[in-house]
Amino acid sequence: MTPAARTRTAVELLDAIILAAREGGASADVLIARELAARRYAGSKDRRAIRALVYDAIRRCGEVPDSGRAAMLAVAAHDAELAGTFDGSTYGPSPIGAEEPVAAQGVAPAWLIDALAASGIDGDQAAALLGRASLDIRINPARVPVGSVQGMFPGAQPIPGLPFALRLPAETPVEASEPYRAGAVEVQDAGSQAVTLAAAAQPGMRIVDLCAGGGGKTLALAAAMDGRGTILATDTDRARLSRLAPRAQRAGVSIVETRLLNPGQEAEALADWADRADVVLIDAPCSGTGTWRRNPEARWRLTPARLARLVETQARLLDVAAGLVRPGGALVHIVCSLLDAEGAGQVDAFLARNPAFRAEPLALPLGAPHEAGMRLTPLNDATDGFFVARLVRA
Ligand SMILES: C[S@@+](CC[C@H](N)C(=O)[O-])C[C@H]1O[C@@H](n2cnc3c(N)ncnc32)[C@H](O)[C@@H]1O
Repeated sequence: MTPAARTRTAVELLDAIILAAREGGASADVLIARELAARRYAGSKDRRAIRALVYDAIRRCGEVPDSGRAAMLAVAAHDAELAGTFDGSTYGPSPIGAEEPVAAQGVAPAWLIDALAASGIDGDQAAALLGRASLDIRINPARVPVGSVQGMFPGAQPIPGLPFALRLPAETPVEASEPYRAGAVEVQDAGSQAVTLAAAAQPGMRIVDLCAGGGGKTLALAAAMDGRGTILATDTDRARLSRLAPRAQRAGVSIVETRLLNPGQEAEALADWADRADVVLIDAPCSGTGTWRRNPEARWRLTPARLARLVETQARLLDVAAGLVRPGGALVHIVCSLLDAEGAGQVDAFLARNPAFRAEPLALPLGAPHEAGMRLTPLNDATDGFFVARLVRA
């Protein structure tokens, strides 16, 4: 494809992504993969270049742009070579008009900038939310001697404080590697690994992973439990939860039981675990403001109403979880968001409703104290953004 044809394809993809963001359609990743698969004339170099153009444009525009072309023009405004591809050639975009609208640049929609600033995330901290994410893996000590893995991935670097984590060069094909197939490694952000340590999982414990999804944190808990104890992994999403069993099998984990929940009926479905868990981990559904490095278009999808619904669900899940924790046990609240409404504020409200719980100070290898818990940010920790708190029942 010519550079001009790549630009035009990127503009078309952006139109589809903008529409999906407005109407709650598929994610940018899914749309890009689907569209490029349909364009058989696009080779692997073309695909990489188009993908990079699309993500550059998404990152650059804080508010939802009016059109894919306006978004791409925002990139072209700083890139003469790209501007030159608007050349009116057969497969290229038409030339840039003198009065053409160009999408405004920014970190996020104005209401979200305000909400982040009110949570102490502004300036460089806010800009870093749109940086490049790293590729991290977690080593599974049940499958491989920990020290042997670094040599299996060229360029792998240890991450201080996280003995099971390695940071790999971007584009390392982890999922095609032999250690991955053998269950010796999982792809998992170092921040995600660090916040899971707040559970302080130990062999023999009984743990509920209430929002287990595909089991990223479940498997990290299981590794810390060294194959002894029980983890009940629950979720309301059948497709996500169904990915857990094969992953657990690959990792050689046999202490995990899964249970599909109905939204709104979680407490009833978990009545047999009332007052019995040593730890309940809530990796809550959230706005994902800490993961914009990976899903920058997520900030175009979030609305105040959707955020309010998420905050409501998180509060309900915290109350459900409280009923499962044994006296002396702990509840761990995690969100991959930097908005206090979902993190520190959510925990404060829970503690006010549940005087039997108190926040326990955390000392994690990454992050800094924030209100009743700790916070990790892309700028300070080079990880996704997280808030985590550990709440202990009297
Ligand atoms: C942040 S993701 C979990 C990621 C997962 N723990 C991991 O480490 O890979 C949040 C999960 O909460 C689930 N969820 C949403 N509402 C829920 C509910 N009412 N009860 C339990 N899980 C819920 C979602 O389906 C999603 O899988």
